[in-house]
Amino acid sequence: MIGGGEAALIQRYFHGLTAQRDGVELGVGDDAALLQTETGLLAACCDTLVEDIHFPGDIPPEALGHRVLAVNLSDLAAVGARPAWTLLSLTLPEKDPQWLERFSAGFKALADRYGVALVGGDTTQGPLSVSVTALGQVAGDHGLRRGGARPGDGVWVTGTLGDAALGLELWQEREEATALAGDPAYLAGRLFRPEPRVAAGTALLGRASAAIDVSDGLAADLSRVLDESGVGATLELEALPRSQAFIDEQGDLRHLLHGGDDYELCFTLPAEREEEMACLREHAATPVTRIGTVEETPGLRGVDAGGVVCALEPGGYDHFAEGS
Ligand SMILES: Nc1ncnc2c1ncn2[C@@H]1O[C@H](COP(=O)(O)OP(=O)(O)OP(=O)(O)O)[C@@H](O)[C@H]1O
Ligand SMILES: Cc1ncc(C[n+]2csc(CCOP(=O)(O)O)c2C)c(N)n1
Ligand SMILES: [Mg+2]
Repeated sequence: MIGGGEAALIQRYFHGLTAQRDGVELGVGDDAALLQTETGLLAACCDTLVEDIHFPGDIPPEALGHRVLAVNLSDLAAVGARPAWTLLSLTLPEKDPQWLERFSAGFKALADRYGVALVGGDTTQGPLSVSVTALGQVAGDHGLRRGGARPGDGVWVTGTLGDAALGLELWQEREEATALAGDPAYLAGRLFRPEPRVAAGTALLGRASAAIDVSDGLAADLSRVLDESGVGATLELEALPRSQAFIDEQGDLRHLLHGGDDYELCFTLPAEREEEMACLREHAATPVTRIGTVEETPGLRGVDAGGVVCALEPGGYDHFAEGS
């Protein structure tokens, strides 16, 4: 089972815990819930970042403010929602006005770019942890979801993969308190300041057959789509999109497939819609790459440049994996 620990825990204790209620178009198990309201579909999600688990303690505070909102806007993008409102929950070890000034500036800059209003939250003292609830609106009657991939669809991904995982390694290996420059700075920027794929998410509505945001790693997150859809896929490993900095810093398949923290969208697309991807590239200014094909045979496989096929482990980040 993918993400045996974390996913099994949620399944065992929280999936179906409460009574059913009308109006839940999509509930526990996808990137965001979709709720029917009189004015259309409301998307809701929440994501927490904990010091030393989700970010190193020496992350610049502006970056943390950006990141905690960005990872939530990424979950909204994965269901095709336009972000609208947010609530911010802070657990802080101390009241540090300078830190708060910088954190809130980073949060505001991203919120303002997407017209997101901060409408509430909570503030407590304790070990550093920041949490956002994000709400957005979906145009039309259906959002994107994980469960719709069909054999013959292409597997696609926005942007490039592996940058953030490599960036974290370079950040942690650097001489203490030295600033990074060049490629390592670019890669650390991809970790600290992910750009949520909001325009791509809304553009994929009505086009993609399934979607997810890549937070735990491509192999783990794509496997969730495949399992939910009852299908499998083969990835062309040479086609996985890499940034120049990633190539120059010698990132490898492990970062691309299992690193996580990418916050790109992975989606499946019926073959007849492939030429519509030009609109994402042009109007949503989003690079998109076809990286594989959905197949009937369950499981995830990779094919290398020489045509050799191998099974790929879903393995990605799991908070409660065996041995963790
Ligand atoms: N304690 C909980 N109670 C109810 N539902 C939960 C709980 N924890 C997680 N979920 C739900 O389980 C699903 C998986 O949660 P998870 O946090 O792994 O989200 P994700 O979108 O897969 O990952 P990410 O947040 O990194 O993008 C989501 O639908 C989430 O809303
Ligand atoms: C200090 C530090 N160590 C490790 C990582 C890697 N990491 C942590 S959680 C996660 C998956 C997404 O989290 P979630 O599933 O909770 O949304 C990943 C890839 C990091 N970002 N910072
Ligand atoms: Mg997600």
